[in-house]
Amino acid sequence: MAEVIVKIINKSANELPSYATAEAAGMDLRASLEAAIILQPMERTLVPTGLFIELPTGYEAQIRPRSGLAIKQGLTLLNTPGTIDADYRGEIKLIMINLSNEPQTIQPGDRVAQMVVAPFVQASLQPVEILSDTVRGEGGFGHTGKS
Ligand SMILES: O=c1ccn([C@H]2C[C@H](O)[C@@H](COP(=O)(O)OP(=O)(O)OP(=O)(O)O)O2)c(=O)[nH]1
Ligand SMILES: [Mg+2]
Repeated sequence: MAEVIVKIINKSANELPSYATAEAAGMDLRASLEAAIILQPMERTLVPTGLFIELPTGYEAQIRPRSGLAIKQGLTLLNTPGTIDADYRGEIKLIMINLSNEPQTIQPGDRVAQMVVAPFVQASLQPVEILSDTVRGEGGFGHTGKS
């Protein structure tokens, strides 16, 4: 379990985010709002979460949509998965977009996204002229077919 230091200044719900079930990958994030916001079709907005975190070195946080909101209301994150860098000390904010044909409301304290903490590696790039041969070679974008 990775330990994450957290500061919370949520305008609508001061409880820490938590995992909804024993083995959930993501903890739900709540909208930190003083009043409800209405998103028109195709409108996007930055939703504050009131959360400020300090990740351990070598970890990132991925901000992902919630499937229920996506299927029921067309509400999702424009930049999914959002990346929270380990050295970021600002407030975690959500770039939410309404992809439905109806206006959609986000209430203060609603659980509107989820955060997955994950390890990553930084790459050191080694420039060369020729890459090694493989069976795939340059094939991609569906070249192995569908069935
Ligand atoms: O959904 C998101 C994505 C990013 N961030 C914050 C944390 C992250 O560490 C920082 C930068 O994000 P990113 O690297 O994706 O954005 P950028 O456009 O490359 O900005 P920068 O030049 O600041 O890196 O913004 C959020 O709060 N929410
Ligand atoms: Mg960046």
